[in-house]
Amino acid sequence: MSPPTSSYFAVQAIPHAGRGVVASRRIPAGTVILDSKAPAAHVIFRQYRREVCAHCFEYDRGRTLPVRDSSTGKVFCDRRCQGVWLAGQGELGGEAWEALHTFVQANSKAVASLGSTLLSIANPEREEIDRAWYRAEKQSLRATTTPQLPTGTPAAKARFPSQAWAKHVDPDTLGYLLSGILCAHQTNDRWQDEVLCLAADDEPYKSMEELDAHCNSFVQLRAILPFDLLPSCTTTVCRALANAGSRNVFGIRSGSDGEEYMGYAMYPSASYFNHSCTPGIAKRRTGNVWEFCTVKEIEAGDECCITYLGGDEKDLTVWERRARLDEVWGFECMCGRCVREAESCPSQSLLSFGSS
Ligand SMILES: C[S@@+](CC[C@H](N)C(=O)[O-])C[C@H]1O[C@@H](n2cnc3c(N)ncnc32)[C@H](O)[C@@H]1O
Repeated sequence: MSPPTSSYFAVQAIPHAGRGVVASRRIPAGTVILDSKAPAAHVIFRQYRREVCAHCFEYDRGRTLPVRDSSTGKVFCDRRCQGVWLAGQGELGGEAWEALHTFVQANSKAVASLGSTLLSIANPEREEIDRAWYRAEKQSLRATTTPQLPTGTPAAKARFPSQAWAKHVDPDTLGYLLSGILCAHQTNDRWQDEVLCLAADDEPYKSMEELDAHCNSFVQLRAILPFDLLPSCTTTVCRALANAGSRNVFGIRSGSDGEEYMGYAMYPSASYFNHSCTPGIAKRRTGNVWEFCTVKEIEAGDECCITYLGGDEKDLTVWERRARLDEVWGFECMCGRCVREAESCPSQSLLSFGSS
């Protein structure tokens, strides 16, 4: 299990923040210290499916992109992007996306995204999660052994377990899991190395509905994916995608203003940067890859941090920053600035943090 290595930095233990990226030498401002490579799993939300290039994540102010692959439902800015995407998926990947597209279309009445569902408030706990995945595993065994239905039934329906038929189809969860399953299948040992050693959350689902969507999507994928892909479509892979995803995904946002939240992606090599409210590293997305660049000179031994707050941190108080990071990321910020500012007004911590 290996974090990334570089001549600029090493991944090391950081007090109160797990591991982090520490400069191995002095790094001048303006140096690119990491290029994330393509994501190990990602999803473009269904509502953006005609507007965001499946390869380079290009978004043209909501316009429908010109090249559409009718068998997979993916859109591209041009033929080059389509060609690169198809080559990256390989024959098996192409078949898998086609099966998913057919399945979602054949069951369009059951399509619901978590965003449009009224969610329960409680986060499911570990035992509940284990039980749900155990049930899903059993259900998936029935799904793959269900006899073929008469000719004329769409292939995607034929191997689907009848008792799960009425359940929701969530294209966003299905797409995220399938992209990760394909990456696991294509890179096997490297995927294990990279994804399984990320900081993981044992209780990653924010609601019962989200847990159900993941378990249900797993059963559906087991039922519809090409047979050769099934060894990588396992509860281990799907649970790792949720557990690591909870702490390590980057939002895919529109270019100039960043206002459209179009999906999210997991980049294992870029997942060791901790947050700081005075970050020394800026990140910039070019296509489907992130670059990480120093914004000031960094001394050997200094931690290289990015911001998880997208620039808002400048104008917020320590209590507002901590409340926001806790709400979205589930941790209390222990960066130098927060620790200093919290120490200088400790009584406010109880007042503001408790009431947020
Ligand atoms: C993307 S991971 C960063 C790498 C992680 N520290 C590790 O050990 O793999 C995000 C997690 O790191 C921790 N973290 C990041 N920034 C932090 C900070 N400023 N204070 C405390 N914990 C932080 C939190 O647990 C957060 O969920």
